[in-house]
Amino acid sequence: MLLKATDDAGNTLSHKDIREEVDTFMFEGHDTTAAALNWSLFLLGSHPEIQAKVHKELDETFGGFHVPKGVNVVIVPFALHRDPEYFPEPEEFRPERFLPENSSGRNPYAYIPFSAGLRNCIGQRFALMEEKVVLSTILRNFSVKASQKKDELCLVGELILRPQDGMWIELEHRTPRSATQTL
Ligand code: HEM
Repeated sequence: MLLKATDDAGNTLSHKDIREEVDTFMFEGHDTTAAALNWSLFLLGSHPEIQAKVHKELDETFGGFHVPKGVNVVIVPFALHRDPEYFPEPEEFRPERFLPENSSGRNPYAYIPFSAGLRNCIGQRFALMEEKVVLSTILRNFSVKASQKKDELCLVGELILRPQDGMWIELEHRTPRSATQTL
């Protein structure tokens, strides 16, 4: 990357420039993290009560499950997302659960519609943006009414979760109000 980098005038980096960049990565990258680790251990070693909290959190995070080598692990988001410990009365439609003030402090792995970790969804941001644009356009112009009850949908768990025979939504036209009208 450094060998191909150019400035606006097309000048490449000299060997000296490249050596300086490598020095920066090597030394700034090494000393900073090494010092931060040292200081962390020193501070935890000086404050056993805080160290005890760290031990507890680590034991909760890593303890409990021993996964033997070679075992296949299946994560079932359908069940995970209905865990009442994190989502009380999980079957109730309460979008407010996801407001920042209601989700701060929640275990980041409690809700993983796009998976998590190195192989999570690369389309997440695009998908959320697309859904916001489509939903806001529909809902500005229509009121929607579901024609079926949830129990009537007969969910089918394929690669994604689908209703067996489609979903029927009634649309009723509405005229978007301008911001001044709503004041
Ligand atoms: C609501 C919409 C979406 C949901 C819920 C979703 C969910 C997911 C999940 C759970 C995974 C991980 C699958 C696994 O662990 O095997 C994944 C991976 C992936 N998704 Fe999405 N996705 C969505 C939209 C999109 C879009 C719009 C794109 C592309 C524009 C996309 C591209 C990908 C790709 C390429 C991977 C594989 C990433 C990898 O293996 O490194 N997804 N998605």
